[in-house]
This record gives sequence, structure tokens and C-alpha cells, in this order.
Amino acid sequence: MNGYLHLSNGKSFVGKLETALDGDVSGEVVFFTGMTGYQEVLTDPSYKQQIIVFTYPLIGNYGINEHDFESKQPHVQAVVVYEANPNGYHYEAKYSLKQYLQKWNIPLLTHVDTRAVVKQIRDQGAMPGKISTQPTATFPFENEPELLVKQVSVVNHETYGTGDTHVVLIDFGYKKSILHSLLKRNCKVTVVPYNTPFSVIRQLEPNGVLLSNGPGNPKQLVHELENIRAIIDHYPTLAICLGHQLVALAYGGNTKKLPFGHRGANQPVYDALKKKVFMTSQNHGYVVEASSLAKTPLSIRFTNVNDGSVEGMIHQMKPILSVQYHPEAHPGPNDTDMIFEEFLEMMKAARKEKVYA
Ligand SMILES: NC(=O)CC[C@H](N)C(=O)O
Repeated sequence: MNGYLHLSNGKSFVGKLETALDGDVSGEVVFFTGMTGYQEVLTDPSYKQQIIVFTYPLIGNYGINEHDFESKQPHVQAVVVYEANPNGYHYEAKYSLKQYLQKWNIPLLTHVDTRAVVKQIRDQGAMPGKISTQPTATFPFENEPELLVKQVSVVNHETYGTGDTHVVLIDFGYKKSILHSLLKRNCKVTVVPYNTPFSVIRQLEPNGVLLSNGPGNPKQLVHELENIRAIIDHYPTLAICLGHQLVALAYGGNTKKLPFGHRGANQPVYDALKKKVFMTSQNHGYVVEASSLAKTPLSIRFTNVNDGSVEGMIHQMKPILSVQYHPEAHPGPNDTDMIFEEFLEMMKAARKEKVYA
């Protein structure tokens, strides 16, 4: 049956609705440019409430397996592709793309002119949209403003691994591969809810803290900034994506929305420390405003080569490292794996000096 993607600027695109739709589905329409990695994208909690348009025209070739999930369930609101492979040609494939989405009641709209959709978003920015069986849509769309992080963060503490370096991972919607990047480096990790007070973190006696990625506008978390500031002031910190944006806000910097975001696996980033360009995996719609950092103790270390935006910061005095991109690289190139090594070094140095006990 026909289905429609309606954008809030009034443009509509027809396609074939492959899954059942109980009522219209709304979300922010964003695009992902990677040729592979759709399973990680579907299950990354940072995509919560977003309608994802894949720019590569054939998605689903290798199906969905049991290992590459970034969380226990998909978080995207709906999926728009040109062609969805009805099979999954891989010995580990457990479901086809359609079967997997059907299982979770997530709409799949195929045979949409995805190039035309992306042109709209690139010209006018990521915007609200709706998947519907009706050829016309009513405006305005009722959308968002609830706190998305609350919906994806853990409720209780969860402990993983038995390693000798203890990291508290503050969960704003973490990807499993971030946890795995720590576990494979002999860390013990305690995952805690996004709003865990500093006093509770202190009782856990971590060697370092990791502020995770997560969905939504970082400014939705203004009420948490004082607590986040107290935590990162006391422990070696690695902050990824939403976590990085929160570090900037906690020190008095500002964030703003990018016109159409960075979502893909080949975003070039310049490292001013190593004087090298790395290819990175990314998924974000907001960004730290470079000029807002002038009055903070933070300096820019990484910059996006395409648009010059801030991709990572270091604190001038404290062991705090933050990156806008995804060093865990799922999906994506492993160029920036060294970020986790640097985090381990920061924790080791702090232990030696006994600065942060
Ligand atoms: N992956 C993330 O953590 C995304 C951060 C934030 N939600 C953004 O879109 O910018």
C-alpha cells in the first residue's frame, strides 16, 4: 500500500509502506550517509524519536544479526529507504530489515526518492515530519519536548567486568560498543542513571567517569548541569557526543543546532594536538558553539574538516577530554580508537598523583 513522508515545510513524498501503521508517526526527519551500519543506527538510543532516511539506495543486504545491536531495542521512530533488501545475505543474519522492524512495530517506507528528501533537509534543515497513509497531513505536528534521555537511561546501577580500573558510565542513552571499548581494556564499569548525584558517584569510588551519548537537545538537561560540573571537576572524564555537549554547557559554553546534522561514517576531523585528520563515525544534530568557549577553561582540540565545527575539547587544567564524534566506531572506521587509550592514561596518571582519590 502507498505511504507518505510529509515534511513540516509542506513537501510530501510517496512510497510503499511495508509494515503495518496504527496511526500517523511523527519525528524529526534526519539522514544517515553510511553505506552499511544500519543495525547500529536503528538501535543507537541517540536516534530516539527520529525518522531516519538512509541515503544509500539499498539497505538490508546483510540482514540483522544477534551481535551488532547497540541496545536492547530499536529507537528510531520510522525508517525511509529507497530499496530494502527482502532477504539478509549473511550467515549470521537472523532477520531481514523488514522482519526486524515489523517485530518492533516500526514503520518502513520504501521506494521513496530519498535524494529529493535529503535535498529538502540540506536546504532547509532537519525538520519535523510524519509517516502516514494519507496523502496530505495536518500542520503543525505535535512533537518532542519531553525529556528523551529519561526514556533511555538505566533506572538502576548495572555493573560489568571485573577489571582493575573502575569507570562510572553516566547513561544518557549509551551505546553498547562504548561499554565494550572499556571492558576490552580491562575496566570494570558501573552504568548509572543520567541524574545520579555526585555524592552517590563518590561512594562508588571511580577512577574516572564517562558521560555517554544520548538523544535530544542538550539544553533539555540544564537542571543537571550543576551536578555534572561537580562530577567532572573531581574525576578524569571522557565525554562522548551528548556528553561532550554537556561538558561545554557545564562550564558556561553554549550549544546550537546544526543545519542538518552529521550522521554517517566518514566525517573528517582534524586533531590539533596530533596534527592529523581522522575519519570518524558521527550522529549528532547539535554542536558546541566555538565562540562560546572563549570564557571557559576549555580549548578546542578537534575540528570538523567539512564545516569547521567543534568536534572535541580538552580542559586546560583538568584531565577532561570530550569528543563530538564516536570513537567506539560502530559503525565506522577505528581511526580514533586512541581516545579510549588516552582516557586510560588520564586515569592512570590521576591514580599515581592521587589527585582524584
Ligand atoms: N549521539 C549523540 O549523543 C547525539 C547528541 C545530541 N542528541 C545531538 O543530536 O546532537
